[in-house]
Amino acid sequence: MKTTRIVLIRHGQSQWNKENRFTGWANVPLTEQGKSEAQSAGQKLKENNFKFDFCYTSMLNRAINTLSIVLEELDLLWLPVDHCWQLNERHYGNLQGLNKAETAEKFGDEQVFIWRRSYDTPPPTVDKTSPYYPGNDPRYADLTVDELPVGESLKDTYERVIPFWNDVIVPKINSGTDILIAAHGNSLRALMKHLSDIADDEITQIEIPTGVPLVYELDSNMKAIKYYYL
Ligand SMILES: O=C(O)[C@H](O)COP(=O)(O)O
Repeated sequence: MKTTRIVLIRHGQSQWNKENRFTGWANVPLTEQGKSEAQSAGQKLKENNFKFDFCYTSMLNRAINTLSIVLEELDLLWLPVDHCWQLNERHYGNLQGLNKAETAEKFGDEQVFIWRRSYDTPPPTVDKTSPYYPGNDPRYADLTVDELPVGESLKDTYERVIPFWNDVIVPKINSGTDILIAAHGNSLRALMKHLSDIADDEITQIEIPTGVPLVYELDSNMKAIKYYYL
């Protein structure tokens, strides 16, 4: 049976990971630690002789910068890269910018766990006057009003990531291209759910570390045979 290998990587530590703030589509930078996580990820890929032809990332600086640091380590900065809003982090609605511990003190641990880890409960939404409404950001000018998120559950995120995977990334893989995807905790959790057929109530337990290459071996139906971290 033909097997395919792809590599996923969550961005390195961001400023708001460090400050324990809900981030979502907020465009925060990597910390120095995040940059060095990305460098080590690139070195590990190099030591293990990984080769890539094409990359996908999100529209958010922390994933774009992580990818570029990894590619620099691999001496592959010249590779083509698609920047796709579908790979963005889950939009955290009106929680964006808030401290996670303070939010738990205010609303209770259980409510915050539901917002963070339930499959289909969305966070409180933003309205069009919010600085976090993506319709106010020129990078999302091509999205329709229906596509612009105002606060997503993991299920909502899944419903934009997986059609993009099936329609764009799978054909690319099937054309014999070795791909690297740099994205986010929840867009990658959605992809893992699909690739490994993880049940709605089990995906709550999957936590993806920042800046560590996640290798997937896929069968000819593009489903996981196995996955492991480098
Ligand atoms: O957007 C965020 O805050 C993080 O990248 C992921 O957050 P979570 O672990 O709360 O889903």
